[in-house]
Amino acid sequence: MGLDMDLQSIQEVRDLIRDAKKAQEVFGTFDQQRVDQIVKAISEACVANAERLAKMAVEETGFGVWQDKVLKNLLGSTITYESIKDMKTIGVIHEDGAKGIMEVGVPMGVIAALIPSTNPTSTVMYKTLIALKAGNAIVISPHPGAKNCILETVSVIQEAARKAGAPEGLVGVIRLTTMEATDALLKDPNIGVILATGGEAMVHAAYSSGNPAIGVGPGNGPSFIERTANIPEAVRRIFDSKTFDNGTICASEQSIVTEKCIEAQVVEEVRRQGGYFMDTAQSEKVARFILRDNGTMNPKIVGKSAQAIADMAGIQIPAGTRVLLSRQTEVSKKNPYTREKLCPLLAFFVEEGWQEACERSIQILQNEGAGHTMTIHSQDTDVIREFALKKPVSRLLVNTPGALGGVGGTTNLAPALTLGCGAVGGSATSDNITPMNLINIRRVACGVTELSDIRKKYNVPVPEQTPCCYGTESAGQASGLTAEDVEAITRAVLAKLRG
Ligand SMILES: CC(=O)SCCNC(=O)CCNC(=O)[C@H](O)C(C)(C)COP(=O)(O)OP(=O)(O)OC[C@H]1O[C@@H](n2cnc3c(N)ncnc32)[C@H](O)[C@@H]1OP(=O)(O)O
Repeated sequence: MGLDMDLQSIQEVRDLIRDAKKAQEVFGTFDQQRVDQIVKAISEACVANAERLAKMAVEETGFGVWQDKVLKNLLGSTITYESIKDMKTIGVIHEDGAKGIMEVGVPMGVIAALIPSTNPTSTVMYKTLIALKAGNAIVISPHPGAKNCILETVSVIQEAARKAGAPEGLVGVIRLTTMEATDALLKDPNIGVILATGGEAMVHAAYSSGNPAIGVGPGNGPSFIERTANIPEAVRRIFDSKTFDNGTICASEQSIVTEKCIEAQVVEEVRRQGGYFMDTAQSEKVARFILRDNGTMNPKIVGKSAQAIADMAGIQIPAGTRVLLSRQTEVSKKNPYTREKLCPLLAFFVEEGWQEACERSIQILQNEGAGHTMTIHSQDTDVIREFALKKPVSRLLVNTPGALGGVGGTTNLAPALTLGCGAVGGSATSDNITPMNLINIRRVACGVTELSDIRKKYNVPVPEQTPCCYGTESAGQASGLTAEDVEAITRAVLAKLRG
């Protein structure tokens, strides 16, 4: 039975990829306007279903808060759409006559998209919009724990795409979710690129598949409250972030790091805004629920409220507690408080000054989450600059909530639910992923100088007896073309190529 199911699911994946490839070949002939109409129609359908799908996601996964998932769905649909709608992605996307360069957008083909259980519906919307905007087809692999809400989101998208004139098969989804099916998807030679968001093992599998992959590693961003910070605002933003969808966004803060000279004010403000400092015994009880035996994050705490986590661990906390905090002094893989915790749970570190806080932040990021995101609350531009120069992160967010800042909600970063972690985080890019990461660019480059000119410019001697069909090396120089002539010819060639 198991074997049958595996074989069936592998066959399903092969069929999906075959259909997606065929559909993409047709879609690849559409011009920018037709592609944009389809992308717009999908975004509108997602907006119309944002609340229903948000509720489905919470009900199925048990992660997060439906109202916040509505906002996430809007981020994955209309907010993403607004930021990509004017991008040129199809055909000639850029030309510079003076330099003799023209750029043509080339779709990558079929995108394989792994969807996490933490942001399931919103990530499907976002990945489909950016894949199609770049002229690609997409085949989606749902996390098994969020399969139904993902399938429902895909059917909303497929219906809108079909009505807007997209070829059948352009958006596919695996219905028989097995590891074998996902493995077959990742390794299929017809896949252009993999967009992997999810658990570490899945992202690792994507990178090991032999296909190009853009993956997101774990977050573990500290938040530094520096002595010049507006402390009430800093705490409010950290709590807004950590309680948003109960902390399921990987750019959310995982520790507070502050300075000794403002410790008392920070502690008072944390308490005033609904933070609860657990004592050592309570911290130990909660710690048992943070990681599983295999050392990875325990899904039982993911997206749960502070009260639910306290109940699970059997500790008493004041009514109305929003965030649980645990004072820590050591960073290590074995200390669960210094790892990623996708729930309203924070480690709390106090350091002598900003230099020590800087070192502590680096240590936390090297423990887990290198290349991802961290936040700083400060008015001191020198300290902010110093942090920007030294931290192993792809996003340093200033005076803003980490979760919403990282995904481009409260900052001007590109709206995205896949956040590149750079080389240090094992990612192919440090970008917030947009359609521009999902096209190749064919560069048409016209000759604007000659070998003889380059030799002359850099004073390189001409080898003896250089073979040249025009007789001598200097023939090119003797052509008598001015820079203006070269530009005019280049423009004419580019115009002809564009048709
Ligand atoms: C911008 C952003 O915020 S992106 C956020 C993305 N980050 C994350 O998702 C955080 C990382 N995720 C995790 O650590 C985990 O997924 C958790 C803790 C959230 C949930 O844990 P779990 O529900 O146990 O899911 P986990 O990812 O470990 O996978 C469970 C099983 O499903 C399998 N699975 C996961 N994805 C797929 C898939 N696409 N296809 C088939 N199987 C899959 C896993 O291999 C695993 O199998 P196993 O039990 O045989 O080992």
